[in-house]
Amino acid sequence: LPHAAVKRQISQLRHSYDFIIAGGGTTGLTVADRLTEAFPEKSVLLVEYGEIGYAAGIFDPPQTVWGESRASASSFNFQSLPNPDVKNKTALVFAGKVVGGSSAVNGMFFDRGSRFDYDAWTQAGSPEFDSSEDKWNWNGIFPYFKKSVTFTEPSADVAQKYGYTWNMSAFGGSTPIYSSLPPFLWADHPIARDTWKDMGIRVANECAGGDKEGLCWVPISQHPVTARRSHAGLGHYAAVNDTRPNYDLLVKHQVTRVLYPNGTTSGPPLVEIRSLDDDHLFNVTTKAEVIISAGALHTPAILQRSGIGPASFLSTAGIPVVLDLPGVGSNLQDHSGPGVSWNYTKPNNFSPLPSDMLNPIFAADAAAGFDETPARGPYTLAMSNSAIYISLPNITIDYMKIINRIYRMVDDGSAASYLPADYNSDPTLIAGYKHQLSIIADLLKNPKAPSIESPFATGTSVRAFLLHPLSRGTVRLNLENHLLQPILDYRTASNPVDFDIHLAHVKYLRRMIGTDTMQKYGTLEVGPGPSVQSDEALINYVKDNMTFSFMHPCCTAAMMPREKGGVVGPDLKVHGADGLMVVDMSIMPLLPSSHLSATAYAVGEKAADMIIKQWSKPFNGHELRATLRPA
Ligand SMILES: Cc1cc2nc3c(=O)[nH]c(=O)nc-3n(C[C@H](O)[C@H](O)[C@H](O)COP(=O)(O)OP(=O)(O)OC[C@H]3O[C@@H](n4cnc5c(N)ncnc54)[C@H](O)[C@@H]3O)c2cc1C
Repeated sequence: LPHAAVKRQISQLRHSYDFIIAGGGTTGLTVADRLTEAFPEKSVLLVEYGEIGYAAGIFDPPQTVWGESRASASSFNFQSLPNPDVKNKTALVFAGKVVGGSSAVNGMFFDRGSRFDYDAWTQAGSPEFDSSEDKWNWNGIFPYFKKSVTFTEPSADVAQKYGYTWNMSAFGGSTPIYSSLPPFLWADHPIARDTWKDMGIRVANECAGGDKEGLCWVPISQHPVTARRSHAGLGHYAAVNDTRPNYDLLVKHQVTRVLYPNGTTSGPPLVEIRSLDDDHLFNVTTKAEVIISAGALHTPAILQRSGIGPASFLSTAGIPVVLDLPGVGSNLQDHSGPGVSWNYTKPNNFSPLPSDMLNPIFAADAAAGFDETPARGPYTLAMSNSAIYISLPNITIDYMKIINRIYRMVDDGSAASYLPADYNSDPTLIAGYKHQLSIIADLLKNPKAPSIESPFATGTSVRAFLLHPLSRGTVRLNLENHLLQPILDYRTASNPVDFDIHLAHVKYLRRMIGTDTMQKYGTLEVGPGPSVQSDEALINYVKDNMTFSFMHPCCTAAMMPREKGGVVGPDLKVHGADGLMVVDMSIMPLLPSSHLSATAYAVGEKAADMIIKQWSKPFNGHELRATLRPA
C-alpha cells in the first residue's frame, strides 16, 4: 500500500475536519471513500487503531502449515468469557486491526444473505420505522450490493471444467473491490457436490441475487488475475488516496470516546483520540457527523466509554451516564456450530488433494503458479467457494415443533429468562428480543430461507453454521481498564432452542454419509460416530464439537426502535444523540444467512449515499470548520 497521506501524529493533522470516522475497516473505509469523492471541498479524518500494511490472503504462500491462517499479526486477538451452556468453554475472538479491518484478515468467502434476511431487518424496525425513507429491506440494499463490488466472470474453459454458473444480473458494479471464481478446485470437490445432489438439494444457478436456498457457488474476494486478496484498504484507500487531498488517514490511534459539551447530547460531539505510540490524548471537533465504524466488538466499547449505553452497567463501570441506551453492546450474535466428519474406506485416486502440498515439488509448483499472470493453482482457491444453504422445512419434517417452541416462549414470556442477567429486566431489551424471536420463527418456517450453511472445498468434514441464532450475548467494557479489549460473552446456545436446531442440522448432515456417492467410496462416519444416536448423546457431541464463532460477531448497536432496545434508527443515527452515527456490522438487528464482508460493503455504500444526500444541502449557512483542541 502506498503511504501518501497517512498521518501518524497529531502534528500532521489539519486544523479542520467535517467528518470523522472511527475505524478504518470494511465499512469505515467504504464510507470515507464515498464522502471524500462526493465532497471534494469537505474533509474527512479516518482514525484507525492498526497500521497500514500488506494483508496476505488467507492461505497465501509461503506457509509453514498448509491452511494455517496468518490473520493474527494484524488482528485483535483475545478470549471470550467461559460459556456455562457449552461446558464452560471459551473461544478465540478475532477481528481485523489494520487498514482494511476484517476484510484484510478474513477467509475471503464472499457471499450475500438471502432476500428474507434483509426483509427481516425492516420487520425488526416495524411499525416504528415504516414511514422512514431509508429502506433496509432486500430491494433497498440490493443496488448497493451490486455497486460495492466488481465481479469478474471466469473464463469459458474454467467455467466448463468446474461447472461454474453465475448470473450477471446480480452484479454490474465497477468499485475496485474484486470478486471472482477461482481457476482451481481440489479433486474431491465434485464428491461433495454430487453428495448434496443425491440429497435432493436444489442446485442454484446464482445465489447473490437474493434467492439462496440450495447448493451455491460462492465468489472469493480476490483479484481475478493475480488472485491476491481484495480488501477495503486497497479498494477504498490505496486506489484513491493520491487523488483526494481531503482524505486523511490517521493510523495507530484509538478513538477512545465521543464527548458532548456540558452534559448535553447536542452535537456533533468531540472525538477523543489516543496515540498508541505515546498514550497522548487529544480532542478533535467536527462540524457534520461523527461516524463510528469500529466493528461489532469495538463500536459498543467506544459508545460505553462515552457514557452511551446501559445505565446500570455504566454506573458499575464508574462512567457518568450521558445517554441510557441499554442496547449498546447487547444483542450480540454470531454464527456457531458443530461439524460432521467421515473416512473413506475404499481406495480412491483423487488428485490433487491438500495432502499433496507436503510434496516439495507439488508445493513449489503451487507457489510458482501463484506468482504467474494470471495466477494458477491451489493458492487461487483461498478457503472455499461452495456451500449449501438449506431451510429448516427442508431439513426436518419436525420443523414446526421447533418453531412452535419459539412462538410459545414469546407468548408466555419465558423468552426473557434466556437473556443475559445484566439486561436487568430492561423492558425495552425484552420487547426487542421477543419481536426478534417472532421474526426468526417466521424466517425458519419459510422453505426458501436458509437455516443452515455448510461450506466445503475439500476433505472429510463439514461444519453446520446455525444461521439464525436465538441466543444473545454481550460486549461490555473491561472494568479494570476501559481502554483494553472489551469483555465478550457469546452466550452461545443460552437459548435452548438453538440446541434443537443444532440437533436437526447434525442429523441432516450425517445423512450425507449414506448417499450413493459417499457409499461408492465406502464412507464411514467418524463424528459424531455411529455410537452417538440418542438426542442426549448428540447434544453432548454438539457441545464438545461446537465452534462458538465463525468470526461473524454483529448486531451490538442494532437498527431498531429505542423502545425495543435499538441503538440507531434507519438513518443510522444514534437515538437521542446529535451528529453521531454507527455504520458497521453492529447496526444489523439480525444476522444474515452469509459471511459478513459483502454485507459490510453494501451497508457502507448505502450509508454513504444517505449521508451524502443529507449533507449535500447547505450546512445552515455556517462556515465548515473544526478545530483541534487539547483534551
Ligand atoms: C478471521 C476472520 C475471518 C472471517 N471470514 C470471513 C469470510 O470468509 N467471509 C466474509 O464475508 N466475512 C468474514 N469475516 C467477517 C467479516 O470480514 C467482518 O464481519 C466484516 O469485515 C466487519 O466489517 P466492519 O466494518 O464491521 O468491521 P471491521 O472491518 O473489523 O473494521 C473495524 C475497524 O475498526 C478498527 N478499530 C477498532 N476499534 C477502534 C478504535 N477504538 N479506534 C479506531 N479504530 C478502531 C479496527 O482496527 C478495524 O480496522 C471474517 C472475520 C474474521 C475476523
